[in-house]
Amino acid sequence: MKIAVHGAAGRMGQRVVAVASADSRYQVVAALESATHPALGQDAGLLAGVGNLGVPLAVVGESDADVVIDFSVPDAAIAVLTHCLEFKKPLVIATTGFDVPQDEFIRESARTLPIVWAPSMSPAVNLLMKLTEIAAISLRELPTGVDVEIIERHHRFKEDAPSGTALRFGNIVAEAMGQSSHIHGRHGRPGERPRNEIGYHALRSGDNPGEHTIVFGMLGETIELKVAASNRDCYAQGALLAADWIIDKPAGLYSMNDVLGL
Ligand SMILES: NC(=O)C1=CN([C@@H]2O[C@H](COP(=O)(O)OP(=O)(O)OC[C@H]3O[C@@H](n4cnc5c(N)ncnc54)[C@H](OP(=O)(O)O)[C@@H]3O)[C@@H](O)[C@H]2O)C=CC1
Ligand SMILES: O=C(O)C1=N[C@H](C(=O)O)C[C@H](O)C1
Repeated sequence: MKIAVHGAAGRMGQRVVAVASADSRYQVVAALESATHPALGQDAGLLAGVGNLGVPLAVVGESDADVVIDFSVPDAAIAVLTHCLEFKKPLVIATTGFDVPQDEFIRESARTLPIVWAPSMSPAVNLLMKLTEIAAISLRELPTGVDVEIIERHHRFKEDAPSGTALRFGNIVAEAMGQSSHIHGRHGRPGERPRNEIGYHALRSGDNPGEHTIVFGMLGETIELKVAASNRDCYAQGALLAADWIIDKPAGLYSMNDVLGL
């Protein structure tokens, strides 16, 4: 399968190039970056540390890619989505941090384009999302109440907070428990914690590739569901699975649950 990697010189883009180049099922035929990127023209394989692939870093344009994988920034992801709409290229969107209009544009675009969109491509994270849903449903009627807090830890370079994955975990809990209040951090004297509240806490430290803990706090006991990446390849592998899955699907908005059969 021929893939184009958008954001190819980034932390994730380099891992997608590297992991794909080591798997005979995939061929990186395009490595896409902004027009101002200083490495434009350089070989994507050399940038990713896997040797010359004969694929120069380039701006978004027509290619013979079967599918595009995007790990970039929100504005750029929307730009490449527009390109995919024009050239009818299935798209895997991994970028996070979209605003509401961008979110709506992605959903609208999926009416005419097959899109896999997930804040985490990690199989383990998406399985934990299912386990979190089960826990939330099971605990929602607990008479003494359950306080859900989401703690995420990422590397110092991450630009958005909380993570898209943490927000998705929160939405899963909110929907399962009929809760609607989302609070990001606490300071001052917020007083006693309301029962109908989900808290988010974003740690930024070192080179952590991604860690999420969902805390179910009760009176007398606590459940913590945790998933932690030790490197970025879980996301790259998941994105390639998504690319392989989406290639023959009709227009629509798909998640990693569809890709993984969860
Ligand atoms: N869904 C998932 O499983 C995962 C999602 N992510 C998300 O992926 C995104 C990227 O993460 P990460 O790789 O760490 O970030 P990086 O900043 O390392 O990579 C982003 C890349 O996008 C490039 N870029 C910026 N503007 C444009 C543009 N206009 N056109 C094309 N490329 C552009 C950047 O170039 P430049 O350096 O010049 O700005 C950079 O190379 C983030 O939103 C992150 O949250 C990350 C890991 C897993
Ligand atoms: O920026 C990152 O690194 C990651 N971002 C994604 C998110 O915001 O959920 C996925 C993963 O946690 C790594």
